[in-house]
Amino acid sequence: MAVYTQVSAEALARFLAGFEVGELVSAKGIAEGVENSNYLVETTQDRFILTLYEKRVSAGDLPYFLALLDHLAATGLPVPPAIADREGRAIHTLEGRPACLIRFLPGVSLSHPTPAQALAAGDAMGAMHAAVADFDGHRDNSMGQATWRPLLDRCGASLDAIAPGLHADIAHVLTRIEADWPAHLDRCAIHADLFPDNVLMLGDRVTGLIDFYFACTDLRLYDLAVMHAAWSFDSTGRDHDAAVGDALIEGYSRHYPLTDDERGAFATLAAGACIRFTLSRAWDWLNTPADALVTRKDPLAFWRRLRVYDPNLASLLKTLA
Ligand SMILES: Nc1ncnc2c1ncn2[C@@H]1O[C@H](COP(=O)(O)OP(=O)(O)O)[C@@H](O)[C@H]1O
Ligand SMILES: N[C@@H](CCOP(=O)(O)O)C(=O)O
Repeated sequence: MAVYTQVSAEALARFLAGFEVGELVSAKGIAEGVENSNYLVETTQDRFILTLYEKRVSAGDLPYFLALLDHLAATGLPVPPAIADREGRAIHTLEGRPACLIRFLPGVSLSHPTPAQALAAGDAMGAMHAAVADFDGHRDNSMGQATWRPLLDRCGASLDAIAPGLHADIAHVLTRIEADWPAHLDRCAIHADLFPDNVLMLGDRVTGLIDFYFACTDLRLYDLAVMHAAWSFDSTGRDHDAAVGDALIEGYSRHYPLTDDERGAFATLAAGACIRFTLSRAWDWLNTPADALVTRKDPLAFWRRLRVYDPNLASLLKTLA
């Protein structure tokens, strides 16, 4: 679960008193998510999400994230803006953490998306990229391609405790990705973490795109590659559902049809996404105390996806052969 910071009922009632949102009725910690503490808050007027920012989200980046959410919400996309208090402030401090009260969106996140749902989600990502064409905020990708080698070095030989030979294998794949990385492709504001759990749906309709706390300026197609890697495999990374992956690309292509150059670069971008999530999960795996109240995610689930994106290279690796 992800509630790192406990918020007392008294502190929450005092916090809500600063907003025009009615009085506190109930608050429940939300189990999903790994990065931040989230509460579902019900007031006499409405439901909200209270987020306390932890771990990788730095308070200095919040103005960028909130500006992006406001921009996307203003274009009609189902993105939850932060609520401003009576003095117009959206960023607060609660129990010592940076905190925002966020609009609640309906919908559920899917564990096993169908191709029809993937089509709608790919379309939503395309619409999001089209909507940021006139967004002028900028944020470097704090988990972007240039950060993977330093993160690999920080994880170091401990990676071999996850799987013998993993450090050398990641170094090997990373060398290939660094050489082939298509840095010349289009850039824009991207979500960078649009996993199924960050898309709310009702049936085949997208009702929410959430969790923009890795959003940044980076390669537009890398966003789709992250989504492809996240959506079109089972949770172990062993089974690939090509129909779901194809549907994502088809939905996205309604806004941005892939060029031949982009099609040629896609596997490298997706392999990069595999490295990115293998490394961040491995770091968390190695650095989260076993008794922490959060479920650590399996780093190898993303590593195994390389068998689809680069089968020849994967067959040469000790950890994947
Ligand atoms: N605006 C929202 N509307 C409805 N539910 C939300 C909203 N934001 C977050 N949630 C719920 O909270 C969960 C965790 O949120 P998320 O932002 O993914 O957390 P984390 O940043 O820790 O990964 C989501 O899976 C969803 O169930
Ligand atoms: N999607 C990442 C972890 C980031 O957590 P989120 O709950 O904010 O999406 C992963 O699965 O490794």
